[in-house]
Amino acid sequence: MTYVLALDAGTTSNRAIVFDSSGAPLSSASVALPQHFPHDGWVEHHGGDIIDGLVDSARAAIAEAGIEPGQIAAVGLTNQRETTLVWDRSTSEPVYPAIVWQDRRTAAYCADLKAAGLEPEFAAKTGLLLDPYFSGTKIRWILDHIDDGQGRAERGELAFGTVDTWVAWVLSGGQRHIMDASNAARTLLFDIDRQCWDASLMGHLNIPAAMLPSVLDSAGDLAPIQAEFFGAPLRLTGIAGDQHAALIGQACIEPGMVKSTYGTGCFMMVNTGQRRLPSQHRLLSTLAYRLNGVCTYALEGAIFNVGTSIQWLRDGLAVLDDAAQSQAMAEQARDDEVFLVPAFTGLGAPWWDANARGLICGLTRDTGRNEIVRAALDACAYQTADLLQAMEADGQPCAALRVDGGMVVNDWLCQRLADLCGVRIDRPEVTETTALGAALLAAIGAGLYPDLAQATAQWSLQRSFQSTLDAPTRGLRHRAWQGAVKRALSE
Ligand SMILES: Nc1ncnc2c1ncn2[C@@H]1O[C@H](COP(=O)(O)OP(=O)(O)O)[C@@H](O)[C@H]1O
Ligand SMILES: O=P(O)(O)OC[C@H](O)CO
Repeated sequence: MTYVLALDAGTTSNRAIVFDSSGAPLSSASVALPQHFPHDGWVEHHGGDIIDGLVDSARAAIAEAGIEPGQIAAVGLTNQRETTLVWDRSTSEPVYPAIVWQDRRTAAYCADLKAAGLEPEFAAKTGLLLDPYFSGTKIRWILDHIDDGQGRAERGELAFGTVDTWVAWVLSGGQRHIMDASNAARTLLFDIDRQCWDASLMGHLNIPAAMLPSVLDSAGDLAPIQAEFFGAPLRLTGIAGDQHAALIGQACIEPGMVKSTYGTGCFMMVNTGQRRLPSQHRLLSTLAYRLNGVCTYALEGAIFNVGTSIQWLRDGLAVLDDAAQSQAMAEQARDDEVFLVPAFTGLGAPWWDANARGLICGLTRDTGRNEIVRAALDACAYQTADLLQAMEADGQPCAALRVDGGMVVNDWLCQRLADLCGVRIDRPEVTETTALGAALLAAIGAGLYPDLAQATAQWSLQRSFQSTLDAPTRGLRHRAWQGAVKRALSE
């Protein structure tokens, strides 16, 4: 019997899941990832914590599965995207903490680049916008804030990577400086049509080629893993950014299929096939995955905060004891017009306002904790509706939305998604789709499956939720929500 190990380096935790050869999860373990907020709008992780969390959770999952490390035929890696690390090649020590995707410190720099008229070129080549979310401006910031950063980078002493690159570097004992194409697509430096680092974009940000990794397919013989980590020498054979892996884990491999993942943030992706569709409505046009050199593209809506609201209500305001309680509280809440706009780190798609600030509005004297919790869950559904509206306007209507992520165990939220978005919500049996997608890629990379169609054939539905709200009421609610968002915008 052979097994596949999936390593999932997420924003709030590092996880590992052992899958059997049919794609069924056997065991899992996770380690919370410490978050650092050194200044307003800054979010950092420590590179060493990411490695420790992944290694500890993988060892625990392997032990719980009761298997020998040598029975692991393939390892897949999936990761929080855009988060930026720079390390010294000779010591493998990060020169600065990882600047997390949510971090807004480069907002003013992005505004300067936009004012210089550069956004159209970045958008045309990368499919992205000039927002602090993406890696490019974060690399620039690090080089500007360490001793001789530019010089060391130009001399080839420093290496840049997203989290996949960092993990592959460490697990391979510094033998591989690689990034899969889906992660490269989030850096602001990679031309997703030509599939190469773009010299002109690198020039605009003054980023030296010497610090950039080699870009590889999402599956294949990607890197060796040293025996010291998991007890046997293993091979990393699949890598994808977490939302790209979730698209695969949800078996959204045909054009027009849509998934939405609800964790820290919410990320909706529609598969657009081999056709790259530029967005006219402030969505991202991105690379879904690259297999055997063939690119599959996607349109993506990225919302920065959904689960964060629940965490904030629990840890910041002590309104909740645990996240699961949100369901019962929302069920008991009055159907008030209370809105919570979770612009904790600005707003992503389709608003893209790095300086927006969160708000709660529509309060009356009898608004209570239940109504605030309900408003936090409602915000997930309204933000999803914003994305669906933009996708439809871009010519990608959605009939059914496959949902996953830590929040979708919440039935009330799933029903609310159906009601406020007016689409069928499909929840799969395996909601750990991110890890599953990484495992499937790894299995393809190791030759256990011939192609994506066979690898994803096991997807199965756990439950569907149909809308019970009439269209006029839905429209009224959505417009009221958009009114609340306008109050949160910075200008
Ligand atoms: N029953 C629940 N109802 C609503 N939110 C939940 C529930 N359980 C977990 N969450 C939220 O889901 C998020 C965790 O999802 P997860 O997919 O693990 O996140 P990530 O991959 O971004 O680290 C947390 O923000 C948590 O507050
Ligand atoms: O860690 P997650 O699941 O919130 O995902 C983070 C995204 O990849 C950021 O783009």
